[in-house]
Amino acid sequence: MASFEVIGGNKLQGDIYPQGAKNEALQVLCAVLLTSEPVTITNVPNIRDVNKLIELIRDLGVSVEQQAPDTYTFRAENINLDYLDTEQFVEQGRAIRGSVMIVGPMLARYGKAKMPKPGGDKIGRRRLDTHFIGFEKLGAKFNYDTQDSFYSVTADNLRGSYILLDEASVTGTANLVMAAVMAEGTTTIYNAACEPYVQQLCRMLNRMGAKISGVGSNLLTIEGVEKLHGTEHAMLPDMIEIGSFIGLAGMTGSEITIKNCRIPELGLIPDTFQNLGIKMEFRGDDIYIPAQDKYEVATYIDGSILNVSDHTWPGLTPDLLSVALVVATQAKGTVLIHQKMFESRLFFVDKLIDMGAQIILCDPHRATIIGLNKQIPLRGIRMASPDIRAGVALLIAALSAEGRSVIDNVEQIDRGYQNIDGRLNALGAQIRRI
Ligand SMILES: CC(=O)N[C@H]1[C@@H](OP(=O)(O)OP(=O)(O)OC[C@H]2O[C@@H](n3ccc(=O)[nH]c3=O)[C@H](O)[C@@H]2O)O[C@H](CO)[C@@H](O)[C@@H]1O
Ligand SMILES: C=C(OP(=O)(O)O)C(=O)O
Repeated sequence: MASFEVIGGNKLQGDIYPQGAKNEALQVLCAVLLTSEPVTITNVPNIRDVNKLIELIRDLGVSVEQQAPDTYTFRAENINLDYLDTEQFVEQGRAIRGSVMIVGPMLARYGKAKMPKPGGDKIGRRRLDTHFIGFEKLGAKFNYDTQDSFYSVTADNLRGSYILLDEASVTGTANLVMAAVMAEGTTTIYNAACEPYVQQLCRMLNRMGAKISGVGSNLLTIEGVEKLHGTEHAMLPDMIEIGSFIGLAGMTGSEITIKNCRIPELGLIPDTFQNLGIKMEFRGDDIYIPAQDKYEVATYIDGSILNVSDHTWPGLTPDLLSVALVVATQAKGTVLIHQKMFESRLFFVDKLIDMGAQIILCDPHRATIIGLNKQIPLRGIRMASPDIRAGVALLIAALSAEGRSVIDNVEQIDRGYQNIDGRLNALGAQIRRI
């Protein structure tokens, strides 16, 4: 397991380019299974989870040609269905969350799919009922093997249906859209997730010949077509990475310009950090964050305490609450962080408390942060990264802290942030991989 040694207290300066979005990549890579024609995807991030999914689909029979560091052409012409029965597939499926999204396309194109319980962050219960209830609505037969936690579905032919999701699951919506695009007749998915990742997937599928309307809303209508074609797709920048860089700039008092952000696609992310007191300017499509010695949390009109909480899109993504929390530790003011979706994502606050932050963990979902107003810096300590977003939040904490920190288990951070040490060191950070 690798670690980061971080010498904190440096102010960073310069331009940084966000990578392509991890969670979009996981969706669109699965969608290449829907056609035998070539699909070229650009702005693909070079991160662990994405590379693992590319490896999985390649082993499944997809031809993969890397045209440039961030550009790949995929062709799913000769899929080896027997691969689904191999130990290697089970291992690969268990390693990442995104692997679950091969089920929809495999079911649509080959009438069968299997999947071990997928991996991803251990941040609380992560059920998959929404996916499989939806596949059943489309006419699939579903089996769950409790012995080895294996999900399987088969279908002679899928038929369009009305599907009211029991929750607006991001990967669930993507999976069902991909299953429905070639089903017979019309599918309506209500209470659909509409994160930019899902919107991008739908746009790509429409370019491939699918007929999906309602993109960007929670009501998707999909008219089944017989066949999909190849396409080219450019991925959006990673909005979670952009939010993480905004938080990093505020917390370390750095002057940073985040380039090519696709600002209209960021939803409430900039507002959230502005509410925490971080100033920013939109310069064209760049976000400029000036060096700020201090920042002060906003209060509501009636003077009550700021509450930063997650919600399905267009609400604030849960994936940025750990960063918002760490930023609040050095703000002037008090903030309530309310992580509604996941019950094990706030436990990393014990490390911040060890660093000197003032936090009351009210229950697994809520933490009250009493900002230190940068009067007392956090102190460097040794800690481990429990999940991808807590990992980057701890890295931000360590970069702002006085002295040396060591962050263990940085493979968690590497799952979603491309060469993060190299890119931040180029701005003046001191991070060493040990
Ligand atoms: C690979 C990928 O894309 N992962 C993202 C995806 O995971 P994933 O698609 O696995 O997450 P889901 O959207 O299915 O659900 C996330 C959690 O929120 C709960 N829930 C969800 C919807 C809802 O209306 N009410 C509710 O309580 C679920 O029970 C679950 O615990 O979406 C999550 C929620 O944005 C993000 O944290 C993950 O980074
Ligand atoms: C929870 C996340 O990822 P995954 O769903 O892949 O575990 C995340 O990206 O914050």
